[in-house]
Amino acid sequence: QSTGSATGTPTFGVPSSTTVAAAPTSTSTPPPTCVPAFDCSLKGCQNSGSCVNKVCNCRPGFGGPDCSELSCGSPLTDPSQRPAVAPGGSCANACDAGFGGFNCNTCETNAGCQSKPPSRTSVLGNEEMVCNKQPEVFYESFMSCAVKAELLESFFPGNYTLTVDLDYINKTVEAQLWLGQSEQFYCSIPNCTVATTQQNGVVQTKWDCPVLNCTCINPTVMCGGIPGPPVNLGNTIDALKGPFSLTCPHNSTNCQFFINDLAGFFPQGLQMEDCDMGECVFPSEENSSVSTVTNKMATGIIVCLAIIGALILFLIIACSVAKRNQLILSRTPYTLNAEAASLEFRNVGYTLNKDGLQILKGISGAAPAGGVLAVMGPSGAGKSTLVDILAGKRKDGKVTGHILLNGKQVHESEIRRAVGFVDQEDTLPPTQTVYEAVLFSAMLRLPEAMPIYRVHERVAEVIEILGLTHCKDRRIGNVTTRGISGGEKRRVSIALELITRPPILILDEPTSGLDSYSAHMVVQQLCNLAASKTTTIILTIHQPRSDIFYMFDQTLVVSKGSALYFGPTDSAADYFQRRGLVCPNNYNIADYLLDIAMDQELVAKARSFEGTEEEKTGVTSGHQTHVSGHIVSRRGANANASEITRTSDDRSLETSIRMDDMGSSGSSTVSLSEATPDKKQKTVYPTSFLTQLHVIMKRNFQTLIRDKSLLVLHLAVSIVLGVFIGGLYFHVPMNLAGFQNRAGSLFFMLALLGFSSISALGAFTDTRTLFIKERSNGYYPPMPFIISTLLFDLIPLRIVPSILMGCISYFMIGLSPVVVTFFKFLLILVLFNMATALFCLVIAAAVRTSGVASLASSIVMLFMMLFGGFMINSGNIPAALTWIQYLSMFKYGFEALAVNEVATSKLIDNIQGVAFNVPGSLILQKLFGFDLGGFWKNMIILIVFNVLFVALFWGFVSLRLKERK
Ligand SMILES: Nc1ncnc2c1ncn2[C@@H]1O[C@H](COP(=O)(O)OP(=O)(O)OP(=O)(O)O)[C@@H](O)[C@H]1O
Repeated sequence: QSTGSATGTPTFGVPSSTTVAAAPTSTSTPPPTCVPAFDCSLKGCQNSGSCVNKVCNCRPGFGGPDCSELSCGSPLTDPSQRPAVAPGGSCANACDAGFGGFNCNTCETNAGCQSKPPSRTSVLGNEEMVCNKQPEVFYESFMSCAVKAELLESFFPGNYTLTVDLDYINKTVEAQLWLGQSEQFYCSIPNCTVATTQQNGVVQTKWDCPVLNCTCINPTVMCGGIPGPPVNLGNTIDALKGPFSLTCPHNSTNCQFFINDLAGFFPQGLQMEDCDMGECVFPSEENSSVSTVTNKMATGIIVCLAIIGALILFLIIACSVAKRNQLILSRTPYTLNAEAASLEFRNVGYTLNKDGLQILKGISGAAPAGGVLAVMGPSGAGKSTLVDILAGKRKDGKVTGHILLNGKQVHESEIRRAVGFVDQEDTLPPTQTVYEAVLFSAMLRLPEAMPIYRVHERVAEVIEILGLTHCKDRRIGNVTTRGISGGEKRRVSIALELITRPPILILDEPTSGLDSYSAHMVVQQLCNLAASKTTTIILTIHQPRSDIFYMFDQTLVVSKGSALYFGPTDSAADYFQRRGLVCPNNYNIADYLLDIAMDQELVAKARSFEGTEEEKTGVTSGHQTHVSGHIVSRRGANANASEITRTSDDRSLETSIRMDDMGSSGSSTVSLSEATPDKKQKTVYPTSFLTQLHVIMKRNFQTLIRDKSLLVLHLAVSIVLGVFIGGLYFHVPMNLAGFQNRAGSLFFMLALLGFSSISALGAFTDTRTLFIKERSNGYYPPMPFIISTLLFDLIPLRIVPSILMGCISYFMIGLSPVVVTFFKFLLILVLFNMATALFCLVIAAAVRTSGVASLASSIVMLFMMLFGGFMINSGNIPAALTWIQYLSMFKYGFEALAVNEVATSKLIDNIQGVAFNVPGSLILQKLFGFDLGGFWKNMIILIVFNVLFVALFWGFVSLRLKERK
């Protein structure tokens, strides 16, 4: 297309093209006769014309035997038909309609481009060419500009014109400098790189060429051919080597060219003004231009910036409010609990919703302030259910009865605040040391205003009380990493609750799994606590040793959901003896009570006791006496007078406990939750949001550093796979195969990141149980946990690995060298990986079973990949399924990556000798059905996915991850 020529068989006396007379006369030169044909194999061709069969093939705009003459008309005209102008002549008035410029090469109107059949066919079919006047070149563009160079003008006065032929296919520049109508020298510049970029809001096209070959035309004014000017630039021009650059901003008629060798004379380069440039192109080719894409992007950028701005504003406001709250809390005076509280329960019943099974049947009892109440019974009797209810835990079924705290009926949340609860199972952070775990609880549950040294003192004190000093710096461990012993874990669990000095401490099986010595030690420490009158202890226990049994003040024996005995521990043997159930000699009384509770015949015997009224009364009143005594407790009886007075003042409790209440058919059916006032009372946390966030983040950081496996694996995988992808697709060319490889490499990266996100499931499942327990025990609300989880999952495991992999593979593959394109590429990888990881976190929070969660994530990920735009063309998806693609994060990530990488590049290849140059945008549209202007749209959608998943994660964590017993 580009090479015009004075082609034909060598002839004598007939010029190879029509010749136009030199301006201003413009009359035709008569054909010379018997002139020997010009043999270019001997003399060469001017202006980079090529010599074929001794005849010069001239570039567009040049003619004559040696290509030294101007050739007018237009590039659409057959080169042999373009009228040539003799040396010194002008093309003025000799251009075809719709064309102009120094040698008629530049199109001026669309009509000009459409006046003759196009020189190539459109990939889209029926398209008419239009005139592109922007500097971005698609095939071959021409320009002619006035050159402003005062230094030159001072030596060689006149008007300078630079004509330029920019060949995008061969990446060459041909330039000629004219003084008036006389060509002074021409340069042939190969191996250029072309980039159209946006800088400071201005789109510009720049040609960078390493080599410059210039030829001074002799005789000319500048090259010393004509006597007159004292300066001869011939040798200088011939010696010019490069590099050379030509920069043209869009929507401007000014350009600038820079020749390194002339930097001494023209440090800023040479200014080109009044540039007239033009190229006939098909609209589909022009649509791939950066300027067009940039316009489409403008809206996207504004929306993206608006979203980011809104998020930043929200963060600033939220941080200021949080800081203010932290300051207020840190100045609020505080008092630590110094007194134990009593807890009474009446007719507590519990029925499962699903099958109406009655688990507890109206149990009554009481724990005096500063006393120890043991709940005993065989496995499945309902001990755990009872203490859960006493501790105010959420239950699935219907709870009935009354619970009185210090003799008053209060809201469940108040009971929860007063009660510390140690669960049957130890849920502890495995990577933390004993001291750190207790400190974590202290930092979150002691008042914000408490000085930090006091917090540490309290931690050390509790560790000392529970005999954990020897192992305070040892990690807790788990099944995979051995840590402290089971007994020590039990005591750590107690320490976590004891740190707040709760008025009541309820423990579910504190001695389970412990040897009898350890069990004795734990119970002894609990009894010591109760004796200090700061904490009332309620515990469940299976089969205590007799010495342990007699350490309890009160015992409640439960059998099949009903109370079999409630009263002073040391009266239990007498009580059953009166009913004919005598504990054999040398038999552990605790074991004997359990034997009775397990044997329904014995239970019936105990219940159907028909002694004399005196005997009954004796027992009952005796028991009542014990119950009343229980208010004071055995320890209380020995305690100082004020303590006794306090507990004795608790009249409602004194009068409440009667054997009548202990029957299996509780008369009260009032729902516990219904009975409590002010249902909507909220949990009040002793620490501020910022403190909670800081403490949780510190623990998450320690976990990340200590349990390095996940972090190291993610980083190693991203490096190895980055190198692997880079090696597999090493330096892909921009041809047909290269295009496929480019798209393949981008999609493969997304697939890797997408599937590696599934690790978020496992990581979250590990912390989920701990969160449920800590939330239930009032450590913190969901929000700081959510923020910390997201930060410690997204930054080290998603953002850093994506950037690592992206940086390594990007340059190895040889993707676009434009800096902005590279950063956009990284941004897409990061946004995509964050979105897929957040999606997995949502699944992990929504689905309780980890197996189901990983299956669901894998299947959804596979479907998203299928509809991601690489495996099936969006236009070919069956109508009923098209909606699926809009849910695919792969589609948006891939489309953004592809548009970013190939939309403004050209695919240049040669199929069976036919060279073609297709804009990447066309391939994206035709092959993948992608929207060229969709980069920012895709970015916005990925951001929306991220925001949506964060909201869903927050919703599921807040609403679903609650303790339910
Ligand atoms: N949500 C529930 N769904 C089904 N059954 C339940 C539920 N809660 C409690 N139960 C049943 O109620 C009975 C009492 O359970 P609970 O855990 O209170 O017994 P326990 O006395 O603490 O036993 P163990 O000493 O073995 O822990 C058991 O048979 C248990 O299976």
